[in-house]
Amino acid sequence: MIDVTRAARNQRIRLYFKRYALHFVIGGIFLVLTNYLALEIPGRVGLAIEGMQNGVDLAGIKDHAIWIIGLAIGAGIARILSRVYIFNAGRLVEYDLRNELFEHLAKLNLSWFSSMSTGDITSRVSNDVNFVRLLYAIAYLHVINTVVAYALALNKMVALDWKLTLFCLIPYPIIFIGVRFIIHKLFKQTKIVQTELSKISSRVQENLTGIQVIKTYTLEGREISRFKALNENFVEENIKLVTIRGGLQATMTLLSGAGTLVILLVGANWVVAGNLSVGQFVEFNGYVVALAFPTMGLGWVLSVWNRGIAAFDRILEVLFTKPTIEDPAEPVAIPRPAVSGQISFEGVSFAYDQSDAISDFSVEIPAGSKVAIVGRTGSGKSTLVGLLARLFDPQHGRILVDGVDIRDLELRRHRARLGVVPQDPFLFSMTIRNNVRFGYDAQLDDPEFSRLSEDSADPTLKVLAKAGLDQDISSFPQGIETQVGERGITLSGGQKQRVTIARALLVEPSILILDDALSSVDNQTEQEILDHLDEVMDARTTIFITHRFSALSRMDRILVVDEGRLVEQGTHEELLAFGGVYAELNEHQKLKEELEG
Ligand SMILES: Nc1ncnc2c1ncn2[C@@H]1O[C@H](COP(=O)(O)OP(=O)(O)OP(=O)(O)O)[C@@H](O)[C@H]1O
Repeated sequence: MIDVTRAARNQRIRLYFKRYALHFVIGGIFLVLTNYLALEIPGRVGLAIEGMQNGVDLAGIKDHAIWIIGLAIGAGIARILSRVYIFNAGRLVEYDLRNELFEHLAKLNLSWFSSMSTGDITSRVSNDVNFVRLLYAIAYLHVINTVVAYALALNKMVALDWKLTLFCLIPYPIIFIGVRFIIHKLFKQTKIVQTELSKISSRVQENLTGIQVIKTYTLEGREISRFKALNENFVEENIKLVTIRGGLQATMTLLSGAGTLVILLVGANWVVAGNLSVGQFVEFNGYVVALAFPTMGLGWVLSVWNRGIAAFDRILEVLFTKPTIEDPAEPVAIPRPAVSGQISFEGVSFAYDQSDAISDFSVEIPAGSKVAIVGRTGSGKSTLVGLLARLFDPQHGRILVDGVDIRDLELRRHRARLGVVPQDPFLFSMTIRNNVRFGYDAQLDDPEFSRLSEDSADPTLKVLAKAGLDQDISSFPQGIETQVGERGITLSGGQKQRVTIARALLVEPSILILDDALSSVDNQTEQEILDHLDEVMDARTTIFITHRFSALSRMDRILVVDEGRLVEQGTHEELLAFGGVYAELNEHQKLKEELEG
């Protein structure tokens, strides 16, 4: 994970303050006005008391009372407006930050997602962005409020009696040393709590996704205990945080109480000695009381600030991670009509981490040919697909489509001409129609993809028929408009696979890649679907990855991959005759089928 420096973080914090400067400045002006008006009140109270002492002047007292009410109303209105502007700014920062984060996540390399848990990422997008909002709204508001309140009140206190003001300030330096110490601990503990919260989100997310496995292995009890342990840890860390925060708040309350104590001890003596009038004493006390709330609130605000900073760091860790799979500076134009679909792997090697998943892989796949890739599990077949789709870039060698290195092509244009049906089909919580049209609609809306044109007849049903799902769909409650996923029906593995095949066919790809895409249908259904797909495959380059050998006689060529290397290639008959890895895999497959009956 990227280390976020203090300078980089502060620069980012300033960026959002600058972006919504008008909101923050207007809010700040209303805060000044709030304090200015509120701090006029003690002076009026003092004058009213002086008036009483010099013989009761009811008309004068009424005047002061009307002033005090007017000032209180004015301060109240200014307070509301200050909050409207500053809280709105906080919401706008939250909106921007969440959008930026989501946009950046969409661009990050696939490998980054493998290194992070989904729960942790979700926690950053939801909880952490919210904590940053509070930093901009609550923390800014109270810090400015405290500074303004102190500046205005101290000014008035000094004007009234500078010696008494100095007495009031005596406890401050000592208490502030303690506060610095507490804040350091608070920051560390806040980060720990946020990490624990992420762990909880991750565990919930993982358990919900894997609920079927948990139930199958009757692991509910174990998972509940594990979750409890995680939750207990979270509570323990939170209790530590609350203790530190409590210490901070107590210190700030002590600070505000100290002022009142000084006033009572010193001020009262001076009143008795005749050095301070009762009116001045009350006025002075009014300022100290007015400062009590901002001082006490400062403890809480500092913890909101710290939590916001810790959350900002977690967000910036994501935002500062650079995607390496990006568009080239000057992409090579893809000719129209799209491509013929000739593929070359030239000495390609790729490692996810330490050891090579693909080693020195070279092959030529002619345009319009049907090529199968077979090999033992974990031999690197899906990795080859990932490399072709530029989900990762090879460390050595290059991949060319129609003679152009795919790293020199605009990503979306390159990917738009691939129709990839992944090993694990994924359907969104939407209707079957929208699931099938997922990539197609986006390309249709893009004027640059003129190769697709909407026929008057909906092509969705046509591709669903090609994928062999039309019969199943007619039995669904709302046919093609049936919702799937969280809000709808659950499709079988084979049905899901066929929806994703239809999704890939609809974009009319130049290169169709079926990565074990028929593993969940039976042999006969597979043959039927392949019969439907024959016409589709004839019109484009097809890469067909499979563990079943029944379909391989349809292929022009079969590539045999072992431990990331291309070890054999030829037709089904040639490879059987060769008697190598392919023949061995074929034997295994036969044996397995016999055993399964
Ligand atoms: N995201 C990843 N991070 C690290 N290693 C990975 C990752 N994905 C795959 N691998 C490793 O790379 C190797 C090749 O995996 P790949 O999925 O390409 O094999 P495969 O031939 O498609 O397997 P299968 O037939 O089981 O689908 C395996 O050793 C696998 O453990």
